[in-house]
Amino acid sequence: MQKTVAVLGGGIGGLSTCYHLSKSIQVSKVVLLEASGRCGGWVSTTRREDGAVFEHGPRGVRPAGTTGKYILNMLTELGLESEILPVPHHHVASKNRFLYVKGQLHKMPSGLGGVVRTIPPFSSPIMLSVLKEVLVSKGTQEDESVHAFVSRRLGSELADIAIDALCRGVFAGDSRKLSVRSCFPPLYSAEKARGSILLGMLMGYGPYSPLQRTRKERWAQWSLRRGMQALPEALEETLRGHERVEVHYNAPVRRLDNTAAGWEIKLEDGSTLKADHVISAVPAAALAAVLPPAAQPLSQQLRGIPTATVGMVNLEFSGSVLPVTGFGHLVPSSEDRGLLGVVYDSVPFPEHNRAGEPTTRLTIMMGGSWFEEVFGQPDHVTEQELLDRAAEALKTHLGITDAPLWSKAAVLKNCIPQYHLGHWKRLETMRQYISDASLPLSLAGASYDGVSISDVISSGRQAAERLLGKV
Ligand SMILES: Cc1cc2nc3c(=O)[nH]c(=O)nc-3n(C[C@H](O)[C@H](O)[C@H](O)COP(=O)(O)OP(=O)(O)OC[C@H]3O[C@@H](n4cnc5c(N)ncnc54)[C@H](O)[C@@H]3O)c2cc1C
Ligand SMILES: C=Cc1c2[nH]c(c1C)Cc1[nH]c(c(CCC(=O)O)c1C)Cc1[nH]c(c(C)c1CCC(=O)O)Cc1[nH]c(c(C)c1C=C)C2
Repeated sequence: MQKTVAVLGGGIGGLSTCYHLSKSIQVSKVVLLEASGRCGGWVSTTRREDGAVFEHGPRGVRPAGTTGKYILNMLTELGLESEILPVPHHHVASKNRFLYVKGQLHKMPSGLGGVVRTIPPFSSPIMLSVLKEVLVSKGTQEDESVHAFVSRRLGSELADIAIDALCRGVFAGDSRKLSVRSCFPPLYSAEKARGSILLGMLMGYGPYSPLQRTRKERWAQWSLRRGMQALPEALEETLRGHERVEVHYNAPVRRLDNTAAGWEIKLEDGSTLKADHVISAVPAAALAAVLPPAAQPLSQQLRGIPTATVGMVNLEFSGSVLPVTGFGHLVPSSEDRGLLGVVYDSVPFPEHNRAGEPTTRLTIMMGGSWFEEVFGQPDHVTEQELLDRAAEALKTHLGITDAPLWSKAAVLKNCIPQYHLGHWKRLETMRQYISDASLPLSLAGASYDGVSISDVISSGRQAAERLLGKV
């Protein structure tokens, strides 16, 4: 039986879902519906005429595991192979990451030397905490906050500084609210399988072990010569050339109705489309807003997935202005609640600097879970406020007082979903509801099973594969 599948949302999740579906002759038509006038969602790049490239969303992808390999193959199929900018593990941007603690930058401990010695801001060697971790008895809870989990297993200092900062540097979130089970599944699974993170990592804890994975991987991350936006653009171009795929921009979905003959999808312009199956790759709250009243239990669960807002400032300076070199630095919430971290973009990707005179590109990220507390309502925050806050941070953290050559500031409202405690249970409840109600609906995108580009692409691929298995 052939089917029409509607994919909601033209972010990287929706585009990769369509790409996967388009390869199957089992699907007669794929219709992508995107609310805005462009593809890519939070993947957004400024390309200046002088060759400079600035990322306003993701800036690097980790090529880890099977998904990493799938994505690299996809890049080849899309003709992007020659554009890949790899950052190897031995690169200074992979080895040097900093924490800004008590008014000073500290290199995060890495390698054997970094973990066997006492390195500030920590008061004892990390190895000691790791070895003691083996003796800590196994937790019994079904879920726990990332902070509570790490405090219990590795001690409060690592939780307060390193893990607090890590959660800000990946989720723009609060480690005291984020769920270890949903945000860091390998840590949770290692404890469940082996009673210890260390033993789990060494002996394996599930279908694949991170140790086996990392041995094969030489790249820490990659970007693209024309910036990350080249990926959604290439996906879109390929989809447009496909006879069974329709791509609609400026097509916000306003209402989904589940009829005996499948879905009726109402768009803002009043038109209606029909589809046998819907794969939603819009944020959870956006899906909740368009589901029919009969699906209220599902909408309620979807609305319960919070998001964080990030204030982002991209700056370009003349010459080399950084006092240190590396990927960037993170700021724990105890140091400054509003300032999440600074990425030293020109270090991992000097190819994105403008041609000719040497420059330094930096990105300052602010707010996250603390956005409203520090800046107030996102709609009322001005670009100047963000620029001033960024300038103050660069002065105090890095001693940079030069005026930038170029700047861009923006509030990215509700840009990162937050997997709070019990997120796993919420996912189970939602999927059970969809199955019990026989709704021809699949969930993909960053709201559910991982926020990274790799996770999101994988979610689209899995949604497509499950559907194809059923067709
Ligand atoms: C600041 C920032 C930095 C990041 N850094 C990294 C990084 O370095 N590495 C990494 O791997 N990941 C990173 N991420 C995460 C990653 O970029 C995102 O999780 C991912 O891009 C989300 O993709 P998505 O398709 O799920 O959602 P989105 O990008 O949100 O796309 C959803 C799309 O749905 C559309 N839409 C919404 N409502 C409707 C509607 N009613 N009808 C039709 N369309 C609708 C929207 O317009 C949007 O285009 C970062 C994210 C942010 C915000
Ligand atoms: C300061 C805020 C943020 C910075 N990046 C992000 C935020 C919110 C978003 C982000 N960064 C990464 C991912 C993908 C995660 C993945 O699983 O691949 C997302 C959504 C990558 C990343 N960045 C840092 C770490 C430790 C990771 C995880 C993967 C890896 O180890 O490479 C650290 C980090 N992020 C930021 C800075 C300034 C920084 C550290 C110095 C910015």
